[in-house]
Amino acid sequence: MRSNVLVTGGGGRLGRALSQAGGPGVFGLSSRELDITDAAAVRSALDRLRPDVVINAAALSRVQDSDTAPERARAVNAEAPGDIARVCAALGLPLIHISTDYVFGAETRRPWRESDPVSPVNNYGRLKAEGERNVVSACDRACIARVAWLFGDGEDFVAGLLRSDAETVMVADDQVGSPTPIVPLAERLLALADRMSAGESVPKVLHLAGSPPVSRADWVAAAFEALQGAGKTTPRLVRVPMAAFGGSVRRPHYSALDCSLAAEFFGGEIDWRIAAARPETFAEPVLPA
Ligand SMILES: NC(=O)C1=CN([C@@H]2O[C@H](COP(=O)(O)OP(=O)(O)OC[C@H]3O[C@@H](n4cnc5c(N)ncnc54)[C@H](OP(=O)(O)O)[C@@H]3O)[C@@H](O)[C@H]2O)C=CC1
Ligand SMILES: Cc1cn([C@H]2C[C@H](O)[C@@H](COP(=O)(O)OP(=O)(O)O[C@H]3O[C@@H](C)C(=O)[C@@H](O)[C@H]3O)O2)c(=O)[nH]c1=O
Repeated sequence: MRSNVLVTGGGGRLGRALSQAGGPGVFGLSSRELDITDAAAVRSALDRLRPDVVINAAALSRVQDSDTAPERARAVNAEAPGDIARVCAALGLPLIHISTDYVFGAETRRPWRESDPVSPVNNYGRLKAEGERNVVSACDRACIARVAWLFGDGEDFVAGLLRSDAETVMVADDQVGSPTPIVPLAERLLALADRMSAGESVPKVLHLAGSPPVSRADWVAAAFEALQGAGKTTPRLVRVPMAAFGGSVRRPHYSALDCSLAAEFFGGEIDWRIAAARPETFAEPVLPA
């Protein structure tokens, strides 16, 4: 079965990946086509289009925007998800709301489970956590899908390093997380949508990210190694602490997600190493060999 899925934030990275993975059954609405902070517009779009499932992939995703534009960030990342959930509840539609590993940030040495209390260390994480609560309290048929460190669409962190043309790149070795290849993620989100639209009961919160946990520097090193294996020249990687980048936004040192519930649900985990080992995953290895 393939359900009709409406994706808000359809012009974004994940929104586009969902459209590519799902073909004609996925209907993405860009921010210009549907502003999720306009609750009346959300109601009228969902009422008119009557999809089988809604995926909210709209967000102010630049972490620093939650500090520099806090009102806008609150409206998009915290309040609008609650409004979408209320409309979905009223129309009887299942909702998948996309959230983040950055709802966590307390000291830990084991991957975060769905049952762990949130512990954000920056405004982006705090507002995303508020958005999650608003969704859960408004809609019984909602699933919060926490994703992390998306890659494989040419716009990710590694592709950005390669595009910079730098001979040397500095990468944080004291930040551990769950890099997530965007194509298998999109496929799983659509499979989840199908199961929700078929009336299956699903977890309220699902960690849908890559395994195993890895530091940012080791993740980049693995990607560079694959590119070198394919004959590409990659920048020299210098390991530094996160603090080397300065900036006012604090980021978690450890936000890796325990994805065993999703692995059970889907019959296997997403191993980020498989995607990272394919040189074509990082679209632009631009340095000449
Ligand atoms: N990228 C990552 O590594 C991670 C992402 N996430 C989460 O995944 C989700 C998708 O992120 P991603 O695709 O990477 O982010 P993008 O920034 O690429 O996409 C988000 C989209 O939301 C749109 N948007 C912003 N404001 C509104 C609004 N008021 N109404 C409708 N649409 C709006 C943006 O449109 P426009 O550009 O026109 O403003 C943009 O196209 C988000 O919830 C994010 O928090 C979580 C963890 C990691
Ligand atoms: C510029 C730069 C940053 N860094 C480090 C500093 C910091 O820890 C981190 C910032 O990288 P990014 O901007 O890609 O990461 P960030 O904005 O922190 O990315 C986040 O996006 C949002 C949407 C999420 O929800 C998170 O899961 C996460 O993926 O990378 C380097 O290691 N090398 C560099 O050259």
